Amino acid sequence: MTDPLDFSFTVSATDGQARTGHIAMPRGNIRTPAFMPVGTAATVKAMYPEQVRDLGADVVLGNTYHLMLRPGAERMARLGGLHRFMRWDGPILTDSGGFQVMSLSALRKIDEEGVTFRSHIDGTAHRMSPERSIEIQGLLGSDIQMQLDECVRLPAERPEIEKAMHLSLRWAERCRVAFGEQPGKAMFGIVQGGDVPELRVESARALTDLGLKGYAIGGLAVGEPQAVMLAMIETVEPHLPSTKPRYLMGVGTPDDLMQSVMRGIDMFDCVMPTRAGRHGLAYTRHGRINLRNARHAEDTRPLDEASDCPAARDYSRAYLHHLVRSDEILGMMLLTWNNLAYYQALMAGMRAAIAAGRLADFVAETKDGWARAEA
Ligand SMILES: CNc1nc2c(CCNC[C@]34C[C@H]5C[C@H](C[C@H](C5)C3)C4)c3nc(N)[nH]c(=O)c3cc2[nH]1
Repeated sequence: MTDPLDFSFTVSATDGQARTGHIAMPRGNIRTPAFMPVGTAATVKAMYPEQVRDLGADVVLGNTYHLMLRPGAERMARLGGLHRFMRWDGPILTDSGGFQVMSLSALRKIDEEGVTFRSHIDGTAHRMSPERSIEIQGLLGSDIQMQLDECVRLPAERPEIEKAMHLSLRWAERCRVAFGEQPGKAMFGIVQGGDVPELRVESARALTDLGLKGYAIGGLAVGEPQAVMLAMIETVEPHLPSTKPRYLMGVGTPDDLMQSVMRGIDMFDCVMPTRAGRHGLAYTRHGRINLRNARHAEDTRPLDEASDCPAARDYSRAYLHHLVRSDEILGMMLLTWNNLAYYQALMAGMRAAIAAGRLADFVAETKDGWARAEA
């Protein structure tokens, strides 16, 4: 029997490389494969936390970079932590902030010590070391914390990829020491190495030697073709412990999710379903539908009459088209709700398919549903 106060990962069935199971944590279980909705500034944009829970999400992402700048990590701790702040009582996973520093802030510098950057909000200078990143994630109350790492955008030259991968390994060790022993919580390492197989293997093996509770695959979904992303997953997978969760960062489209689950990934996060919803795009079992398109103006059908999500079942495409064209807030709300419900239904479908040993059929049926709509 696993200690209810600790973090444990159980695989209940496999189908090829794919696994289904759950992570047990004090704040609740995470059914895997899992899609983690993104809560950028302590909110899953346009959603009430109860809705996020009801559509099947077990865990959400918090955002270290934004929250350390506003309202501030120490202030969040004084307010009782991110769970109480945003009224989410399930597990929260936080990224380390490094990825965003690289993509959001100006005037940033990386050295052995950490990253130095200026806030994109008020221009103040900030310094984030591996130790400070873990401290911030702890102050937020994060249940699954990510090491500070350096993510290189692709395409990149091998020396740059190798340098960033080795730096990330040294930072992983520093994060492991800073995190210490926190029963019921976890710190995941992040495999780097760009699109260079031998660097990917070196990174995965070195992180495995640290004996961490989970392993993320980073440095992907940064501009490379899907084929390269999938090849890197296949390269890394054999060198990660099968008894620990694998988290593919920043991924992805419904097809990315299915292809990656088939290759042994357990956890995902992506802004796609929420951001697309705010831009009038609906993910459905009939494929992706752009509600801005005039062809929906008099279409009285809902997005998916078979869905159990009211946003997909009860509103006409004509109405959604009108809301999107009118830039109405309800349009963003309904499409975000629909998209997250679709993503969670896809994950639940994969979990059941793996348990029944029919994941390949499920993938084929899902893609067939998208293709039929296109025709
Ligand atoms: C899209 N492709 C991609 N993403 C990636 C991320 C961020 C994951 N999402 C967390 C995040 C990032 C932003 C947007 C939301 C909320 C919050 C700020 C945390 C998700 C990554 N994060 C880290 N630490 N390292 C990576 O290599 C990496 C690679 C990625 N490749």
